[in-house]
Amino acid sequence: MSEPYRPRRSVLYMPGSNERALEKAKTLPVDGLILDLEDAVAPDAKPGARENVCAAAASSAYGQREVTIRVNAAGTPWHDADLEAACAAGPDGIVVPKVGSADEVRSLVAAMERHGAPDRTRLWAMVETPGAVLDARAIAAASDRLAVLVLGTNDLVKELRARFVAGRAPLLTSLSLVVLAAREAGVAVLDGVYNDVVDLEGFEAECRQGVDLGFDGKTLIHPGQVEPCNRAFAPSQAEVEDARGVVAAWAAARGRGVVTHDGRMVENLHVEVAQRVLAVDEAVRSRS
Ligand SMILES: CC(C)(COP(=O)(O)OP(=O)(O)OC[C@H]1O[C@@H](n2cnc3c(N)ncnc32)[C@H](O)[C@@H]1OP(=O)(O)O)[C@@H](O)C(=O)NCCC(=O)NCCSC(=O)C[C@H](O)C(=O)O
Ligand SMILES: [Mg+2]
Repeated sequence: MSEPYRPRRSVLYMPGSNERALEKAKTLPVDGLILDLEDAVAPDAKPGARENVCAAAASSAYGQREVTIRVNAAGTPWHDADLEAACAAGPDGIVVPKVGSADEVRSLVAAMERHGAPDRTRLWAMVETPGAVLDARAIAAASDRLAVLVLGTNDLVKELRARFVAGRAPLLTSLSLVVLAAREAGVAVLDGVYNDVVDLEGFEAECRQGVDLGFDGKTLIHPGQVEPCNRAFAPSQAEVEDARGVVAAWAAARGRGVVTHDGRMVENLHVEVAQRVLAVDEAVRSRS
């Protein structure tokens, strides 16, 4: 099911055990937050982190930011309690790591309904294993409650026994398969994180690659990554002006099937692309 567009350029993870980070997030210009109970939280700290993130998600203190809780994966000792508490807190989304199949999506949705999650609480499924990449098409289409696919590129690199290299050649097949699955199902898709929080040049290059591949946005781990990511995943001024030109040229053509703008062929499909650029630009501007 296709949803109205909402900006998800930048979605920041933060450990649920880090109260300072949960507080700081209220001031950051992110589109979304993932309050983490999984990898960023040590086993002993998980019960306390669960209380922190549920209180934060229920607080309405994050304004327009989309607030999600990442629970521990199905089959772990913390999953059931995390899911029940997250459903009661009613965040915008519940992020489930290491989702393995369409059946798992359906059973997660059934559990969310059993735990009384409000309708606004959507499921975000992480794709971070070879099986999930190969089943991404079925996972993406398994439930109307599923709104976002999130790449977990650290786990994926580990599972593939691949290497982190500039340009991500070992991951390109997987990244594109997940984008294809998301687009066919009409759900959003977020790129994985960039682990080096001081290498801004490398980070910006990876954002541009994510845009080129078709991602809606990128998951982040540090506040310093937010602004460059927002810039990369929003249309540039030149793209907005070009889109306005395409729409105007089409309107002036009064029903001709093909025209040119700036020397380039414009058909109806290019007008649809231009209209989407303008809609994204407007949605992004309404955030600032
Ligand atoms: C990576 C970090 C551990 C770095 O922490 P630190 O060295 O403390 O950073 P700074 O000193 O530069 O922090 C400056 C200020 O910013 C705040 N801060 C830092 N990170 C965050 C954050 N993520 N959210 C909000 N605020 C943050 C600090 O508190 C400082 O504030 P102040 O004192 O007021 O100046 C750290 O950034 C971090 O923990 N990042 C998140 C790590 C995480 O969540 N990892 C799990 C998800 S990644 C993943 O596994 C995805 C997937 O599953 C996969 O497989 O790929
Ligand atoms: Mg992971």
